[in-house]
Parts: sequence; structure tokens; C-alpha cells
Amino acid sequence: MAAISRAIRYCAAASRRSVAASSKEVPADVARTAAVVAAARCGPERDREGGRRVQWVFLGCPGVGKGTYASRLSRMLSVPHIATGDLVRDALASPGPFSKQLAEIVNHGKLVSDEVIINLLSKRLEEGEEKGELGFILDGFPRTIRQAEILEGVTDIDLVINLKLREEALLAKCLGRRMCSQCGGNFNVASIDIEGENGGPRMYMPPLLPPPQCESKLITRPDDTEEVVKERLRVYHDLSEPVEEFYRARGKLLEFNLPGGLPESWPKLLQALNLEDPGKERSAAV
Ligand SMILES: Nc1ncnc2c1ncn2[C@@H]1O[C@H](COP(=O)(O)OP(=O)(O)O)[C@@H](O)[C@H]1O
Repeated sequence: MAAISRAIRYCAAASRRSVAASSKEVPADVARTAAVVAAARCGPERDREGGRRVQWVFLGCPGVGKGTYASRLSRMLSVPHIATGDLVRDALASPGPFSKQLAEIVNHGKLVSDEVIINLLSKRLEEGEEKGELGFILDGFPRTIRQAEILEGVTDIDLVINLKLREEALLAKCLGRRMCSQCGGNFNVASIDIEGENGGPRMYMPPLLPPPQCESKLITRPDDTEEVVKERLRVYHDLSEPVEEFYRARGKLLEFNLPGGLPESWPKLLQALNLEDPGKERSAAV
């Protein structure tokens, strides 16, 4: 992880100096070396099955549920769930001109620059390294081809899970998203029940309601308004969808069409991943 965060930071510095005009030049020798070192460091990190801790990525449109499924899997597999959207929101919460600049971008549904996001991610990886974290599930990164190339230059990604959901459900899910301002729990008040496509079954996604103690403390993300969600979806199709093809071409992409809400989709996702449900996760809201 140290090598990865250092190498990612190196790439950020390289972008700052505009040294790297093309992706092939970006990771260069330093990052390549770092990747080898990172791989070598996996030796003592082997788990019971003999493989190193997972290094997975979650892709998918805003509202698809990346955070929900990534955080459940991270608890199951004992690896950190690193959501770049959370890193951005933490940065937004600290006072100063930087957070004002960020808010301008995020609240209009745009992506922050690769340089900013890579700096935030490197810092998070370094903090994790100090705590002895191993492996990761990335959620919301990479979101551009350039980010994917930088990541590829510094470490091996084992698997990329591409969550898919019908567009009308995505908008409703973003608009129904709520967070408890006290405990940080994520909920969804949307009850989605839509006609099946081409004679297929209806899609039902029950709401994920907060417990009574959180009900009066629910807040909505400022970028979860209809106008901004539509822009985020447009930006996803434009800049992030090509990342799916990037990983498909490398044979790393697992496409997963969500059949419905969490109770229906979670066991099917585990099945697709060939994982056993330890049974602990069923009731917890995430
Ligand atoms: N990898 C990234 N690259 C650029 N901007 C990012 C990235 N990850 C998060 N962001 C910024 O943070 C916002 C919130 O991200 P996230 O919580 O992942 O949203 P979503 O629900 O749209 O998937 C994004 O709209 C974007 O402005």
C-alpha cells in the first residue's frame, strides 16, 4: 500500500508538472517499480485461501448502490472500503477556499480533476498503510480512463464489479437517498416498482428506512437534486462508461444486473462472486 500511495502521488505530481502528455508516459519507471514492490509486499498478506487480500473496484452509475454493496463486501472480506465520493465530501466539510472550489464542481454534478482526486486517494492510502490496512475495495475510482491508466500503472486490480440498474430506477434512488447526520448511516426512502422491460418481471426495490432514532436527523446530499443527478448520469455515460470497456478488454469486468433491492440482489451478487453469505449482514442497514 505504501508503494501504491507513493506511486499514485508521483503520478499526481507528474500531472501537475504536465510532464505526462500521454498515459504511457505517466506511470513510467517509478510507478512500475512501485507496482513490483507492491506485489512483492503481498507475500505476508496472504489470506487463508493462499491469495493476497482482494484489490477490487466497483463501477456503476450514480445511485446504483456501489457504496451499499462495496461496504458490505469490505466487512465480509476484511478489507477497507475506499469511496472517493466520501473523500471528496470530507474535503468539502473542512472550511477554506479549497472546499469552496470543490463545492462549485461537485454541486454541479461535474468530476473533480484527476489531480485532486489522486491526491485525496493517496492520502487515504497512506493513512491506511499506517494502520496496517491490506487490500481494498475502491468505489467511485477510477472514473476516467486517465485514472484507470494511473491505477493500472501502480498496482494490479483483481476484479472490477460493474453494477447495472435501469436508468429510471437510478434517478429515483438518488432522489430517495438520505443520510443520518448523527450516525452517518445511509438510507433510501424511495419505493421503486417499475414495469418489466420486454415482458420481463417487474422490478421492485423496497425502501431502506432508517431506525426511529435517525428519522429526525436525515439529510440529503446537495448533489442529489434532479437537475444535478441528471448531469451526473450524463457525465458518467460520457467519461466513466469508457472505463467499463477498459477493464472488459483486460478480462477483469464482472457485469452484474441488479435484479431488485438489497434483499434480492445481495445473495445473487455473492453467488456471482462465488462467496458464502456469513449470514451476519442480512439485517443491517448500510
Ligand atoms: N474518481 C473521481 N474522479 C473525479 N471526481 C470524483 C471521483 N469520485 C468522486 N468524485 C466527485 O465526488 C462526487 C460524489 O461522488 P460519489 O459519492 O461517488 O457519487 P455517485 O453517487 O455519483 O457515484 C462526484 O459527483 C464527483 O464530483
